[in-house]
Amino acid sequence: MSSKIIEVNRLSKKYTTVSALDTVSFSIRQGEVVSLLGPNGAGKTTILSIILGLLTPTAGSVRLLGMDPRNQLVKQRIGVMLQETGLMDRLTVRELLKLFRSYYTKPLLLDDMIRITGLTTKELQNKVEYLSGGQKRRVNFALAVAGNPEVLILDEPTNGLDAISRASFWQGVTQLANQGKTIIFTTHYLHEADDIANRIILFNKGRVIANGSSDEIKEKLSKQYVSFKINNDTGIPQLKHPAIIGIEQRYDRIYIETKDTDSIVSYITQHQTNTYDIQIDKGKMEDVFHTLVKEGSK
Ligand SMILES: Nc1ncnc2c1ncn2[C@@H]1O[C@H](COP(=O)(O)OP(=O)(O)OP(=O)(O)O)[C@@H](O)[C@H]1O
Repeated sequence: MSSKIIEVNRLSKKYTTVSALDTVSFSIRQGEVVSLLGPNGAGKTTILSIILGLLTPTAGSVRLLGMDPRNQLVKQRIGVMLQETGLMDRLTVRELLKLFRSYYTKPLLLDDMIRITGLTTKELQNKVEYLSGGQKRRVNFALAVAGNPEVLILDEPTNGLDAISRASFWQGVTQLANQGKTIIFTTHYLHEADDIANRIILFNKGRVIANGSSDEIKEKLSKQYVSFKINNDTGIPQLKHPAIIGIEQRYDRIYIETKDTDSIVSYITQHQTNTYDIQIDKGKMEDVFHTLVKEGSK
């Protein structure tokens, strides 16, 4: 069994009047790619800050690589991308990358930093102060990997990136994941968590409300439907099958809610011959997110 890289044990954080985290526990193993999801104010940045030793918890404990996160030995082995970071404006990107490499005893090759983050020759020659917001995010990513870290912690890394830059960013992250690095990231783009993470930890109001693979979470918590249209629109048909949870009509389409889409498709094709355009909807991360957040806020 691979070793625990992060252990969060009954962690709470109170700011003066706000309870930002309430007895949160989870652990992350070596090689996992984990996304922390949750609405604004759920506590994601607070937990990342505590994991990084930047913030002291009110109660509970955190181990990062088996050590106190404030231990200097930890810093050599992790890479971090935070939401707001100042860069040294007067340097060129290449100079900045070289500077950051010099902070580490076993840095990544400069060429690898450039390859993974997709920085172009022109961008490398540019002074940091002239970079666009999106280019600065890519430079931040390059700096995060400078020490060839075992663990990467990324707080909303794709915020402000266009679709092409986002795709290229995740390509870089996937390369690192394939090398066995442990990666923890937050995002507001749910499909990024769905596509990239092996595990999702869902937060709301400072609590963990779900923890599992994207498929596990969707299977357990989202609604699945078989939908179809009917020739001569005869309204909702009389259907009887033990796997039917509910039937409703939305515009010209009939939706059957079920946990067993295969059986329902086979039942419909045999018993309701005037149907066409049958579709299966296995549930979306968005639905899970909305349902859980609604339940969590009751
Ligand atoms: N320094 C602070 N002082 C007081 N309250 C704070 C402070 N930092 C965060 N909070 C509060 O703690 C809660 C959790 O904030 P946090 O930034 O961790 O959420 P988040 O999930 O990262 O949100 P977002 O998705 O908007 O970045 C919020 O209610 C926030 O207002």
